[in-house]
Amino acid sequence: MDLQQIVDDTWNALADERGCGTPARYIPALAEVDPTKFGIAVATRSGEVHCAGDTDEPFSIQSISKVFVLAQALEREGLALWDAVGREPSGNAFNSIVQLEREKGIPRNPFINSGAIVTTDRFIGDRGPDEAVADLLAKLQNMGRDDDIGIDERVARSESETGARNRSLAYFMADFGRLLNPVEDVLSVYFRQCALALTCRQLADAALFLAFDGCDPVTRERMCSRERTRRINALMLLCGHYDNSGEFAFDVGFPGKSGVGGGILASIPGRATIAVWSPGLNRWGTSLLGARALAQIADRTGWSVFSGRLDEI
Ligand SMILES: NC(=O)CC[C@H](N)C(=O)O
Repeated sequence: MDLQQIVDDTWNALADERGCGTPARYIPALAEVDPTKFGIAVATRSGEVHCAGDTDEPFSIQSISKVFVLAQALEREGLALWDAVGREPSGNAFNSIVQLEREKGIPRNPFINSGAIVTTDRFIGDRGPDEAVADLLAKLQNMGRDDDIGIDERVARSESETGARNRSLAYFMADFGRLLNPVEDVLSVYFRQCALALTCRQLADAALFLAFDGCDPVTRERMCSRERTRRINALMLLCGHYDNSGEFAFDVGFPGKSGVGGGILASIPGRATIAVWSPGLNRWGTSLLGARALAQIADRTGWSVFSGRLDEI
């Protein structure tokens, strides 16, 4: 299979649709990004990354960071994390508050905002917020084998200044006694993790452990246990796109995580990771062109986790 050809063909087939969808405007700094950006990067076991389009320009990974923070929180807390957050799709928007009251401040899963805020709280543990952020950044730089990975402080500030909804979620959970750290400390880490800026190439590279049983296939360094990695992939498939997760599984069939910066990270266990970026979103906050690109790659490669190829058995 000529992966570079598949990446090029997919980019070319969709290039005329650049700019489709609606970029997130509720975080003012995101509204300034050029909506015609479009990049595809596919990283494989050897560490080779096949790229097309805008794959070397950093963008705000937003909720994709929830995958990395979940992996790190599980490494710190182990199974106890699941007392604080569930593992079921929510069927609601990423920033919804409705289930929280009925379910006594325990969020449905770690990928909706409330669940990510709790996960961030456990990731911080008994450290200060700045130490936790420095640790997360160092882990990502290590996973991506790239010290250039950083945080866009302007985006973090912009999100904090307009973060009334996330503050509501966090204070609501604090009222149920669900957070261990002061609310503003937790939010300061949450806003900075959402503002992590990576290129498609760096993102696909840093996430390779998800597709290879928790190990960086290039250095063989273990990032996450095999069992946890398998379960993170399961959660990505079921909850990675909020109330659009069913549609994404139906059309694409890869565990994936979207972010309102227009990025989508996909993990194809045993094969590759894919990062796509196009800022225009569908109504559920998933990149419109990014999801189309992943659907085409799934078709061209036959890599959907729901496909079985007789000739490979
Ligand atoms: N889906 C997303 O990417 C949402 C993340 C965004 N930072 C928020 O909290 O609203």
